[in-house]
Amino acid sequence: MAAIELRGVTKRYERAGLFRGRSVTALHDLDLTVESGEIFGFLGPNGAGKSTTIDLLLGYAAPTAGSVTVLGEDVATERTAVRERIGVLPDGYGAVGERTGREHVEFAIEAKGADDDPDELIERVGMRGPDEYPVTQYSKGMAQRLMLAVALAGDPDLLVLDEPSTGLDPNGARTMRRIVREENERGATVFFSSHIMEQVEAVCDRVAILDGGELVAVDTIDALRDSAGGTSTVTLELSSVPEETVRYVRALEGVAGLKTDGSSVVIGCEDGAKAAVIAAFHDSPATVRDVETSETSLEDLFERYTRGVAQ
Ligand SMILES: Nc1ncnc2c1ncn2[C@@H]1O[C@H](COP(=O)(O)OP(=O)(O)OP(=O)(O)O)[C@@H](O)[C@H]1O
Repeated sequence: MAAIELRGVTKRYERAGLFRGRSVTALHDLDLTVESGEIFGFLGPNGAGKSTTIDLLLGYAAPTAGSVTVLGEDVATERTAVRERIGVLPDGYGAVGERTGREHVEFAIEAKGADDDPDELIERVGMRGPDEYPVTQYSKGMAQRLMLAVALAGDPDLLVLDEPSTGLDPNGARTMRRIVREENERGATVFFSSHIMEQVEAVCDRVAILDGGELVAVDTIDALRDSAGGTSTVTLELSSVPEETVRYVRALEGVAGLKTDGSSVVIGCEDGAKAAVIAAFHDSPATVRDVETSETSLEDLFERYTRGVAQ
């Protein structure tokens, strides 16, 4: 079953104030399916329409046209039922007021009708101690960890994480990645919007790239590399250079060039040919002492697929 299904979704906003009367189309006729059990990365430049899409998924806004189905329910009519099954980490807002961190977590558990242990959730996101004072006194990163604990309450079927790494130190970012994987192993679908490409690359099964309110790519990162004609450099350190294997690899499809330097071999090839190149040297009479590869980064792909900010 699909966890998220957008069909023909258009969202237009009417501008207020000075630009009253002018509308902006944030999403144009969007079709998107996220399967149950996926960790799905949602990327796009500023103004591409990511937050708008998330608002539609959560029923905070209604589409101008099209349908939004989440966990098998139509968000237009079943908004409350859907929200009970979603854990949300919002971008840049959330916990407010004089409540302590612990009270926020307790409130979230109660609101979901769940029986989680608040201490366990607080511990899981790496907060120790400060959960007892008001969230107004939290640092940005602590507030972000707290909101992640809130999102995890009640074992949601879908986690919607909007820029989850905001304000997190490297330990916090690692904790967040670990939690995303654990939640996914438990069976949750994770919808993950981020500008931090390394985070997305580290955890996501598939990504969508949105630009100017339209989807410009939806696929695994490896498939996007292949279709963008990405190139890799493979450097192998060998016990000796096996001439026959060198000839074989030079003739492989997708290999653009090979040069040898002492006991090392450097191959330029398409991303998709990399595995065959490495396997050929592993199968050769030489011993492979070290392998280094570099490939098209998600950041390069993002740049290729996007053209700027929506108007
Ligand atoms: N409430 C609103 N009223 C009018 N226009 C809006 C409103 N919310 C968003 N927009 C417009 O819709 C477009 C998409 O905005 P959105 O916030 O969805 O982008 P985004 O991809 O989340 O951007 P960012 O990465 O900067 O957060 C932009 O042109 C924005 O100006």
